[in-house]
Amino acid sequence: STGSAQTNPEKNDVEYLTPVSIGTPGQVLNLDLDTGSSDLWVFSSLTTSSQVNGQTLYDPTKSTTANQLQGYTWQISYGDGSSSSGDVYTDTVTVGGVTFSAQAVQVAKTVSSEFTSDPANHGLLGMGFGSINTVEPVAQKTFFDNIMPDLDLPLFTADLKRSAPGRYNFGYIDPSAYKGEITYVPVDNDSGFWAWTSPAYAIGSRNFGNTTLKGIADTGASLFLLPSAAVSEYYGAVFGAKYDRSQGAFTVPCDASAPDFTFVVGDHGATITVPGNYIKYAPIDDAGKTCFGGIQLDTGIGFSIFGDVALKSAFVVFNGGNRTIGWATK
Ligand SMILES: CN(C)c1ccc(C(=O)NN)cc1
Repeated sequence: STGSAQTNPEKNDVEYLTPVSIGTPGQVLNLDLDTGSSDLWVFSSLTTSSQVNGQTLYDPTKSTTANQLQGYTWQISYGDGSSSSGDVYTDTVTVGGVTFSAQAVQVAKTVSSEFTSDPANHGLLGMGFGSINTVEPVAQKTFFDNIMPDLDLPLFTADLKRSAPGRYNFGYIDPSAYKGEITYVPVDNDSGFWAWTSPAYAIGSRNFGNTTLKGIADTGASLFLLPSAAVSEYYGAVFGAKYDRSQGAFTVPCDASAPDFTFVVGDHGATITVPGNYIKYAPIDDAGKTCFGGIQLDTGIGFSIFGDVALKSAFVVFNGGNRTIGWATK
């Protein structure tokens, strides 16, 4: 089988939401497909009502194919401090025309304010590795794990775009979606993430250094989080850039000329370039004078995060069959 689903950016591309049908008859929720986590959880009829704010709710009692996993629970927290928790059902789930009939659907009973505050986000569909699924007493498989054996090819691709709809494809590679060759590199999934290492990076027209970037490809993260050496070098090249302690982040003048950030993929010279404009991420003031930086520090995480700012500059193949990640320009 193969499948294809359009994904739609929220304001400032903070996340990309994809329609997912759950249950019989289908209840369509817009979910954040997230390669940085491995729980499929949804706002539901069981979610504490004071924590619901316009989201579409999955109601298992309205689905003839829903079955509760009695006594199973889950609790997840994300890098930004947000969290959610609840109970577990199985039900039929369809994404981009690909269906798995007994998918674990984690229904939220509680969600943190970051989730409550966004009516457009109805939950997450994790596409990381199963080892980090939070369901107790038995971890559940991700949607991708479940459909992989039926896919023509054991992979999915992410084609995110800046402030425009993008696409997740399942089981096939669309040759019209990228230019040149796809360069594949090994993934170390011991952490449960799509972790890989870039051998070097360059800022603007400067020469490549020899500092590697060890990071994860995370479609659920908005920004490009890098080590302080890379971040300082980058913003050192942007006139007027500064670290704003009140924001806890680097900002740049929205009218500054910002250099590209290029990272190497593999050892045959392939590279991906993040346009400087993507790093003038979003205005933080009404005048549109100061912009939030799309590159920020990865301090405290232990690895870098190739989030949407980096991913939307490429066509990315997540191959679960041989555990590689492929990068191509587009
Ligand atoms: C609050 N929301 C919508 C989040 C969505 C995704 C993530 C995340 O770290 N994914 N890898 C965090 C928070």
